[in-house]
Amino acid sequence: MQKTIALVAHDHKKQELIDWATTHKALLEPHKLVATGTTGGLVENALNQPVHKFKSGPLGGDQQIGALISEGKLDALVFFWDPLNPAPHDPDVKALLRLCSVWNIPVACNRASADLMFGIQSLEHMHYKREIPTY
Ligand SMILES: O=C(CO)COP(=O)(O)O
Repeated sequence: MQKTIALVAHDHKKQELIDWATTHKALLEPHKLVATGTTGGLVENALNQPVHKFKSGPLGGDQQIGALISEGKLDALVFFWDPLNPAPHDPDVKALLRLCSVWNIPVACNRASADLMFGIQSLEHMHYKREIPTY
């Protein structure tokens, strides 16, 4: 059954999200994809699949995705947020993550969680390298 999945990444995490989405293109293909503006453009190009693009995060895109959640129109969020740099719209980011908790929306904030969420990996079998971020 087709689900609506939101994909969002902060600037230092965009390449990681694109890599993940490209690797799992076949899994994403049956679903409706939505995203914040810049992330959406990149995902659309990488997957050659239409992505509904909301505004860029700092201009309200996170809040638009939050509104989808409160309307019962979002099934999952993959949000590779940047834990090492402050964002000017940090309150919006927090609000989006908060709504995922309020409405019991699955949310993956890193690649390992996204792999678990989409059934790509099981907890039992996963052996991820713990890498030191390079940015
Ligand atoms: O800032 C973001 C999420 O908080 C992402 O926005 P962009 O996809 O427009 O870069």
